[in-house]
Amino acid sequence: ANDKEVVANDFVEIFEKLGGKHPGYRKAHAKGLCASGTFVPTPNQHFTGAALLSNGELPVSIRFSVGGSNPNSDEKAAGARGMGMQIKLPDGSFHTFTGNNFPVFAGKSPEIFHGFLSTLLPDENGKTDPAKTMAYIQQHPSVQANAMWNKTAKTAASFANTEFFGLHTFYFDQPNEQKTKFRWTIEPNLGVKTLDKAEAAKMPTEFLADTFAQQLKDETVSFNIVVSLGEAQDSDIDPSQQWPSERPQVTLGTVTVNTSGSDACKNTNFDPNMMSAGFTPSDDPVLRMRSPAYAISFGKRLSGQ
Ligand code: HEM
Repeated sequence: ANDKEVVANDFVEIFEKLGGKHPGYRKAHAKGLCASGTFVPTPNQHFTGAALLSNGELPVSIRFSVGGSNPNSDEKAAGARGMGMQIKLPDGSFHTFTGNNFPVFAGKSPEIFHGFLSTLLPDENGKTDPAKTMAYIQQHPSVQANAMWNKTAKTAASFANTEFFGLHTFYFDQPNEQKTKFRWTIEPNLGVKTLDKAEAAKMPTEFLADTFAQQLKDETVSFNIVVSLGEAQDSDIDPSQQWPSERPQVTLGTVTVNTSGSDACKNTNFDPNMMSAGFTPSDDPVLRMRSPAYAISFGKRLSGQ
């Protein structure tokens, strides 16, 4: 299939077409909840000398989010939930982790992801055509696993009970010139909890902020940042393909959340390519597309567009 080459602004435009124009908000994941806490590292041999892991406890700014460009979206609905996390190092640099609650992305390239989104646009009569989407998925198998996830996805019970997947591959440069190839997940220590349709129907439109605040009062809300170590045959450019589950896992550290509900994350750009010393992004074209798309969205929302 021929897929038209896309640029970052095409995504900002299609998000606005799909979810409406909401000036001043993020063009994706428009609805969010700021939180803050601390990161305590677990130094290990695969990340020798990483500044991220050798400076003890570090402050973290977090934004949990609901997918889509509607800032008033219905939290009863199943679907994408996200987390952006920025850990601040003593030298003023940041390490960012920005992930979603699904284990595979909707397409191996920005072109395919954009083509898929295009099938969700309503026609001139305001009607969408599920058959068109189905046909696209059949012609573009790399969308399939994510579409399957979406079909069976349940409503997140709380951000504190959601697992977030980094999806892309990253590298860490060891002092011995070896590269550690990895993907990360952020795992809730309170366990993953979802609501089935009947349970979700009983909830108000908005409950995520209150549920989270209550959990902060009652218990310890924390997440482990866990990485899978990749082998040569594991794709480092395709976020629509999961790595085998038996890859060795290493914990980078634990994030404990202390506060929620401020405006502290409003003017942050959780660009997943902004990482601390020694870490580098892979050549995954989806990962590469994220920086310019986030930058356009960031500039627009800061200027009230
Ligand atoms: C070509 C692919 C993608 C495009 C074009 C895209 C685009 C965007 C844009 C424009 C924003 C708003 C940024 C801002 O205003 O600060 C955003 C936010 C977000 N995206 Fe993506 N995204 C892509 C892939 C992904 C992937 C693969 C993930 C998960 C691994 C992801 C997770 C998130 C999250 C969690 C947020 C909210 C960040 C925050 O709270 O500030 N995105 N995305």
